[in-house]
Amino acid sequence: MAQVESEIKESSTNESEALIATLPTREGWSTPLTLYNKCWLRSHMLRRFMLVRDNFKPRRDDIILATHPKSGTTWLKALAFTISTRSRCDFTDSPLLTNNPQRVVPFIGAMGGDLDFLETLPSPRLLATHLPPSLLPPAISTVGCRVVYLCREPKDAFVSRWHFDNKMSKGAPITLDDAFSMFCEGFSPFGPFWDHYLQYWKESLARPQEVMFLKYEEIVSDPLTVVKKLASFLDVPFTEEEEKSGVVDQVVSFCSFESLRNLDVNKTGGAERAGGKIFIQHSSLFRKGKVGDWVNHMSKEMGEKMDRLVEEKFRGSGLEF
Ligand SMILES: Nc1ncnc2c1ncn2[C@@H]1O[C@H](COP(=O)(O)OS(=O)(=O)O)[C@@H](OP(=O)(O)O)[C@H]1O
Repeated sequence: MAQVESEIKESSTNESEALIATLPTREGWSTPLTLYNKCWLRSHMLRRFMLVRDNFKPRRDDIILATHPKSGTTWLKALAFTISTRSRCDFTDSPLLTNNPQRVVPFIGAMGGDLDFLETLPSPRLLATHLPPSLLPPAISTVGCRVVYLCREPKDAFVSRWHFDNKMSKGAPITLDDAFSMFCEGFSPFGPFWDHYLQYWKESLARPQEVMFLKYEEIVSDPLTVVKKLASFLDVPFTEEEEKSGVVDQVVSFCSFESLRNLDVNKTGGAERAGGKIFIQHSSLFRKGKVGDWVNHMSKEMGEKMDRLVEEKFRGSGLEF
């Protein structure tokens, strides 16, 4: 890992190094965050993200799964991968049976998705990112890549974030109150969350053929409809024959929380750094998978405060939760 970091540093320009030195950095979550272009990013990932913006070469037929963290990235990766590879791999020999979805669909520039590696992948590539449009290369929209964006009701996304960061934290536990203040202030990984949601929302209104906007809750409430819409958007619509023979239902059940969580790879495996040390347990990506779990952690007052904030930030945009 140290070697990778030093290579990244070497390829980063003096100009970006000088800029990084001036950026505000703040502690509070499991790792420090740095404010870059109005977005709080994990400080140790910043150089990678700058390299993505400057060096990632999108291809016209790339499909990019963009998510606000803790909104169901793992789920969307599993669904999009299963839908788009169904003509060549069966449910019984799917790579998802032995790999976590996060590994099967690489993040652009992070966690196994180094830019050189992405160049070697055949088209059409299925890629992922947590970055907002403002931090992605503008070529993604000018060449016309399709983007599927997934976000989640903010109170549930917050509770999921708090649990995850507490698991990752090597220091003292992060209290719910502290995490709540930071999240509502806009200080959270890839936050402020409202800017992230709104940037993709506006893109989806401006370019609906290229940007599909989804909410976690709509997949939970009507997975069959969303999976069919997603397949059409990915240009691999289900045939009538497939629909009649229950393939859509099979995709939904294969990618469900229970089915993925119960696979050995997701019960015991983890994302490894060079040297084999696990830094994210796959099981931590499958906590509860419920809509409305916030009530089990946040007070009524906290819920009302977050709702007012969301109402205020999204007012007039047409986006609602
Ligand atoms: N298959 C499936 N179906 C439904 N829900 C699922 C699924 N897989 C993961 N999850 C839930 O998604 C939450 C994790 O979000 P992400 O995958 O976006 O995490 S990450 O940001 O990429 O680390 C996390 O939510 P919480 O349980 O509320 O914490 C996971 O449980």
